Amino acid sequence: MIEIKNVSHTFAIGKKGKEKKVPVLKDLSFGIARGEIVSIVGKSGSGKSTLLNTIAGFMAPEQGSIVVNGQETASMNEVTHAQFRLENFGFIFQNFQLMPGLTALENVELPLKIKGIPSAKRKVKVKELLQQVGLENVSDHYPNELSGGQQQRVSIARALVTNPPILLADEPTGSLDSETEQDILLLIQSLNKALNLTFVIITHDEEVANIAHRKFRMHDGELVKEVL
Ligand SMILES: Nc1ncnc2c1ncn2[C@@H]1O[C@H](COP(=O)(O)OP(=O)(O)OP(=O)(O)O)[C@@H](O)[C@H]1O
Repeated sequence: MIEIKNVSHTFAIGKKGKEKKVPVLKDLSFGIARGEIVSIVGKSGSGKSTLLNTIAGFMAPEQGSIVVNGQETASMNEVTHAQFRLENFGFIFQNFQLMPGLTALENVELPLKIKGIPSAKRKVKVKELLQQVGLENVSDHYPNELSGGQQQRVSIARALVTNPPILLADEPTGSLDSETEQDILLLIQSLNKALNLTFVIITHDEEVANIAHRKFRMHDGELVKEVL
């Protein structure tokens, strides 16, 4: 599903002319299979977000190859990559990133509206997803009328509404209390099983990382597989 080969990236940090070169990804190679949950755990600054950004195509790595769903993406231009991203990835963020002026239902519906899917078809899909994440009773609530866990469920439904095969999650439970965290982790595991979805989760929380089928630890731009 995702093949990463010899990916390296260096940031130039500091004033122009006096920049310091900081290697952030150091010759990373690993693969992620369809239907797998992979977690990448590591301290702040270890390079987790940079790796996720290269997988999603928000930035190109200086060196190396990233093949997603059979297509080389590291060298795609921005427009092609944006289209590819829409079709292949859903995103789950720590802070949910919901539109405050839209209800739960409208937030989930938005990606389909943007894609130009007709209203009747949108309604069927959105209803199905809200049910799947257990939110059918609060679909007319605005984000500020929902708990943190409910907001994350909305954002997960929104990430799934376009049927992407891969979900990229950046600290998906970072804003939640531990009980709600457990609910969201169970939801991720059940969606993974039910829909054969691939999840890449970056986190500094070991409990979150441990729900994965495979766990990698990132340390100063290097990845080491850990026994679970
Ligand atoms: N756009 C950028 N320009 C320069 N340096 C950057 C940039 N983005 C990240 N860095 C540096 O790269 C290193 C890795 O950052 P990254 O955000 O990937 O770490 P992280 O493990 O995701 O951290 P966190 O858990 O705090 O989000 C850090 O030293 C950071 O300062």
